[in-house]
Amino acid sequence: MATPEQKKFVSQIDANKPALIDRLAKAVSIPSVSGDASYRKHCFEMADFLLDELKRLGATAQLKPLGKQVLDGQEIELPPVVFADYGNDPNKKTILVYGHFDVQPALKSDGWDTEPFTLVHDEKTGRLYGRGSTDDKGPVLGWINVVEAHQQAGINLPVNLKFCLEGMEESGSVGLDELIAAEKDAFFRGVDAVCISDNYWLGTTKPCLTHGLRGITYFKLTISGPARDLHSGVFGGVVHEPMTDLFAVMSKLVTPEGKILIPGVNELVAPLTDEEKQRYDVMDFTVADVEGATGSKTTISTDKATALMARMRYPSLSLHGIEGAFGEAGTKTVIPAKVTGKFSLRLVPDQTPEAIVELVTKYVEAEFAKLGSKNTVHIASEHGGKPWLADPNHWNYEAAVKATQTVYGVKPDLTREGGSIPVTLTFADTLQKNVLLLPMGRSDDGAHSINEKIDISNYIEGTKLLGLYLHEVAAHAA
Ligand SMILES: C[C@H](N)C(=O)N[C@@H](Cc1c[nH]cn1)C(=O)O
Ligand SMILES: [Zn+2]
Ligand SMILES: [Zn+2]
Repeated sequence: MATPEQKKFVSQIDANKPALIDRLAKAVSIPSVSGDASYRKHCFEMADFLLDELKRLGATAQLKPLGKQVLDGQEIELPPVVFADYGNDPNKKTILVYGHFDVQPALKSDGWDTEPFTLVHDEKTGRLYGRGSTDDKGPVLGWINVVEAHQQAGINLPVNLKFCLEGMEESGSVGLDELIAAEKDAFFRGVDAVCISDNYWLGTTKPCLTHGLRGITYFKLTISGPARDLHSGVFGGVVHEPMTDLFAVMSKLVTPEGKILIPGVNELVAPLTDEEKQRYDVMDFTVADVEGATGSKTTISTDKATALMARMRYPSLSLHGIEGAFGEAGTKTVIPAKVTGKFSLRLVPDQTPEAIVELVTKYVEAEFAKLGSKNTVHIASEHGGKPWLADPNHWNYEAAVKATQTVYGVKPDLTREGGSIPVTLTFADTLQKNVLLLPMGRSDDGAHSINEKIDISNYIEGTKLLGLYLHEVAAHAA
């Protein structure tokens, strides 16, 4: 049951709808791709945009520099982290909100129907298309929308808020763990609980709260041979080809049914209990949800619990791409001299990035040795993050359950997410506080894919959810 103040806040969000969409359009128009050095200036631009928005609302906001990194062979400045405090009333609870303002790469030529960095409102479907709309600019702006609506409606925010917004989440959160450790007793002092809105509902209709994430290790496997690219008519059959070696090794990593072939990797997975299995059996989810989200009927298992467990509690290995290969249109008859295969593993309890890196490196080197090739192999592990599981029996989750019931009229599902937000575990371990994942978007939003979108209803109702969650946190404390 909403209080008069909560009702005022909700009405204000409804009244603000066009302005909130405009704000998202501005954010999406800044192509803050963290993984490409040539876009780095836009990550800075995006940090400034958020800093200005927060300062305009009266928050004490600052940019925290993170130093430099080497990317694409160049030494470049890391995007700063945006820190902001809104309120410091010792009688209120303090909620730390985290989000990220960087995005995955996107080009129209990848197959987008619209320009990825222009927010396009599809009036027929009520959807907003654009890179970052759901991951994670919509949710980040959701928190700002909440603060603004309280001011406009003349209501006090019932909690103190701390913002930690980073610009490197899609590229390994370089430097963030160190900053959190250094600021533990400074900026992060007084935090009572953490809330992150950066994942998705299990399907398209039912909201959820998330208490687990898979971890990740990302690998680059390089095979080098000839000193330069060669003519396949002249040198085909004469030299060991790097691409042939790469395909041979990469084909030994995972089967088409998703079984990871690297010895020791599956053995590190925590055993499934009957109690846990039952939770998947009763979860509100169908294989049709996966088919809707992927736009295909390519699900490996059509058993609901098996599909859910594949996303939530088992590791997976995905092949992402090959650098240096001939990838353009046409029929160029080249033998590439050096190719780099990219793949990653999603990790689950009790796997750690360190243990996985060791197993993968040993296996890849052994598989390459079996080829008897005179080329050379180099395997490098890029960024990594541990899996995370939180205790959902906490007031932080209870507040989110109540707020969800008010906004959506249903009790949310309790899920684990297949993606990774490595800083989640850092917050839990370093600050020793409960962390809640409170998603705004849906499973079919197309995060990381072409035609990423957020439904206006998710953006608007999701903003209400974030605001009412803060009210429930305060009600719990009273
Ligand atoms: C779940 C979150 N919104 C997300 O997309 N996280 C990324 C993090 C990542 C790691 N390497 C590159 N990006 C993900 O799970 O892929
Ligand atoms: Zn992402
Ligand atoms: Zn994200």
